[in-house]
Amino acid sequence: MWLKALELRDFRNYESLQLFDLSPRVNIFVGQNAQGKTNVVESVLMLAVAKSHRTSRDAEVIRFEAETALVQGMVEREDRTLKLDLHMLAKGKKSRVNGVEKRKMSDFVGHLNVVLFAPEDLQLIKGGPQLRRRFLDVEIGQVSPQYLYNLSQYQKVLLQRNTLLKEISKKEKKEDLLAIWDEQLCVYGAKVVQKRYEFVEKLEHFARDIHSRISGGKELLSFRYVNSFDLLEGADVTERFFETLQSKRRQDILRGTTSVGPHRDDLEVRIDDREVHTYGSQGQQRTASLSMKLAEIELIRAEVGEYPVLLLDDVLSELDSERQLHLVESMGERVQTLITTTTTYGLEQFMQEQAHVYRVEHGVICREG
Ligand SMILES: Nc1ncnc2c1ncn2[C@@H]1O[C@H](COP(=O)(O)OP(=O)(O)OP(=O)(O)O)[C@@H](O)[C@H]1O
Repeated sequence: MWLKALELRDFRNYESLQLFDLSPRVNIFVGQNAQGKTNVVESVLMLAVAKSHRTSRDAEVIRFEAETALVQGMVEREDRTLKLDLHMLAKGKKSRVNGVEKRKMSDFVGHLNVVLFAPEDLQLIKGGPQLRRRFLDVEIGQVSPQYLYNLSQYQKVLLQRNTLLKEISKKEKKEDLLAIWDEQLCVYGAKVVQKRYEFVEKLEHFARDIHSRISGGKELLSFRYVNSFDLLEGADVTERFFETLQSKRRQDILRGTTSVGPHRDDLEVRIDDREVHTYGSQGQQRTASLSMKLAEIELIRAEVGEYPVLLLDDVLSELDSERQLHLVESMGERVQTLITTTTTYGLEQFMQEQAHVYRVEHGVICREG
């Protein structure tokens, strides 16, 4: 699939932007810092997942002085063309697919699939477990609306349970009221955990190959989903979650928070059976996170039947020029790629022959080649 056209109205520093001639292969957005390159990438990501990667407050993307923001995209898929609209309001947002309003965001997500690799992804391995959980949630959510539904139900129940735990600790409520939340937490939580296990297994399959290629066959990459409620071999996930939750009940009441469940899990990344988070060099951490992202491209293709759009935001400078060219050329053959960069050093010939190049300046974009 590929994004044929993108229109923005009052989105970040764009008052009005119309890009009708995107290439199905490589598109390079060049500009100085703070001109609006990442804003373009962010808008495309929002068309795919209805959320920004930079903020959890949707209203932040509305241009200063404006009241609403609009992102529109024309997506070419193998068998159809889709028009996607996402409208951000001061409170909430609205979405449409081919003019038909989608009341639930989970019905909007997934018409466009993207894989984003941004500077903060270099933290994916180095940073805390919440980054890796978010990675899992965003990526699984793109291909499974059911997962998004289960996850949001889980989060709602978790919030209720935590509120009740605090009230019990202050003796405002009775402990037996927990039973109703515990049961629902385990039902939705088990579904989330099971889907994450499946995803991690498939991700490993693709990422291992990619990483081996990048590292010249020297390193073996592997993943392990780390579950906060010790899942024994062959055990029923819901039951095991429930048992652990009961055993931690005292502690949870004391602390006023739920100590086990998918909101506490992690994804362990290993190279040659050593944890990269603790023992990996910066280069290994960077390569491993790139392998994870590139693996997603293959994974989405396996699930959806088409390649997603690849967004490379300001990450080329992290690679030497040989790797840059290799990455851009190899991806551009199969996958529509949108790249932002401040410098095009090393890519000049490729840009002239094979890419659409756009110059970005103060929220205005002009095609250069
Ligand atoms: N809601 C908003 N309304 C108007 N302008 C905004 C809004 N949010 C951010 N901006 C502006 O957008 C610009 C930053 O754009 P962006 O993050 O896309 O930069 P960039 O070109 O990717 O730069 P860099 O190379 O430094 O990453 C800044 O000038 C900022 O003031």
